[in-house]
Amino acid sequence: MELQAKTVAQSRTEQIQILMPEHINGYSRLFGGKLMEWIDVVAGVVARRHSGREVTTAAIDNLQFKAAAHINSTVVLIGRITYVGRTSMEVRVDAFVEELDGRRQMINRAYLVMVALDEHEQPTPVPPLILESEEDRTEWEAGVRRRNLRRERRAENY
Ligand SMILES: CCCCCCCCCCCCCCCC(=O)SCCNC(=O)CCNC(=O)[C@H](O)C(C)(C)COP(=O)(O)OP(=O)(O)OC[C@H]1O[C@@H](n2cnc3c(N)ncnc32)[C@H](O)[C@@H]1OP(=O)(O)O
Repeated sequence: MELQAKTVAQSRTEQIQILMPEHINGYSRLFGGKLMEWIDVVAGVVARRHSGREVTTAAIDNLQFKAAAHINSTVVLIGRITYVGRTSMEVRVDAFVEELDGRRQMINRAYLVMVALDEHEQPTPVPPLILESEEDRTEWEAGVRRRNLRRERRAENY
């Protein structure tokens, strides 16, 4: 059965947090492991929405901490699908601190590869992606390059 193509917007996912004491490390900053957990959840929801399947994280190959976040900050995570293969989906998750006046400072960008699973927990095909905007097309082309780099690294057991 042919899978129906979806747009990037159809799976876009946003999560908001206000930083509480339990999110903070011994250095009074947002604990990176907690942020990684949130990023993984957002990417998982994007991939579920695109594929309509259960999904698993296959790889997180680009995770850049650009700035710190402190207690009581509003943290916004935005996940969007950037590339799809046969059974895998690449998802970009951007994390921002949002000021009271609405300005946003990016604190993290991550790319994750999520794989759709069937009832037997085996990889299963995902719907094609409809590229509507210039940003969608630019991300797709970069996604192809990142997929090729990942293949090279896997071939070298890196
Ligand atoms: C106070 C609080 C403290 C908290 C502090 C904790 C910190 C919190 C950290 C959170 C950080 C979250 C990160 C953890 C997130 C998990 O939870 S990871 C654990 C869950 N993930 C798993 O268990 C996955 C285990 N792996 C697998 O099940 C299998 O390897 C997979 C991914 C299903 C792939 O199966 P396979 O037999 O290799 O299938 P194969 O047909 O070869 O590949 C299928 C597709 O996957 C792609 N693929 C497979 N492997 C890879 C790879 N390594 N790279 C890229 N693509 C791949 C293939 O290219 C293929 O793509 P398509 O060409 O079809 O599009």
